[in-house]
Amino acid sequence: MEMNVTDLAVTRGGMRVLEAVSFRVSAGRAVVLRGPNGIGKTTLLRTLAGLQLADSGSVEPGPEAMAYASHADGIKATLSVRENLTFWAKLHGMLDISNALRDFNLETLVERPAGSLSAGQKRRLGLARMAVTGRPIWLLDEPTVSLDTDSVALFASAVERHLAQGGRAVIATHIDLGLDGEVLQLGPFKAEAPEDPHEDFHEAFL
Ligand SMILES: Nc1ncnc2c1ncn2[C@@H]1O[C@H](COP(=O)(O)OP(=O)(O)OP(=O)(O)O)[C@@H](O)[C@H]1O
Repeated sequence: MEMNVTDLAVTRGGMRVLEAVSFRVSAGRAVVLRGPNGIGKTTLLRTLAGLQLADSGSVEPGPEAMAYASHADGIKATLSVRENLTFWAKLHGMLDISNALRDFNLETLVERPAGSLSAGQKRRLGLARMAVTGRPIWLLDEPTVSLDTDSVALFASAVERHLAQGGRAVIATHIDLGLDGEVLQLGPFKAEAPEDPHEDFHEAFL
């Protein structure tokens, strides 16, 4: 199943933020969203996740295929790391959280209340939460914020594994994670392909 975004137009606060955005994500590939603050990266991710209505255009597959990790980590402070992940996994019909605990280096923190974690540890839990959904398309908004160098590497490896299993990812990040994929440069009124676009890259116009 391809991920196809076609002719997307989105308005926020009465202003057109995205217009005629089209791109495709093949199995095992990532698309990295770039562009200055306020250009529409979060808006695009929220629209792909089904949290923001589009004025027109289409996103295939629908939100049920997407796991979205936003700026807000979305974790319950009073629940332990294990309880947070178990809750989220069950909600998505999944049972096993052990891979996510290992992949995001949370094994020594499993019984800690999430509210007592450091910012970087919380961010790792927020990302692990996305991984336990079992969903094929990861949508990540600035996932490396608060992460130290080792945790960034850990995160990049987790995404690589997800891609190697045929998953896909759309990631707003300023960091080069060294992933297989394309860059989608969002700019005012126009999003341009890089000078040497990969064959999978599709133009997007803003
Ligand atoms: N809740 C909102 N109501 C109205 N306008 C909004 C809202 N959220 C964002 N916007 C506007 O939509 C535009 C796109 O914002 P968005 O958050 O998608 O940008 P971004 O590229 O993700 O920015 P950043 O790099 O700062 O995270 C901006 O002009 C912003 O002011």
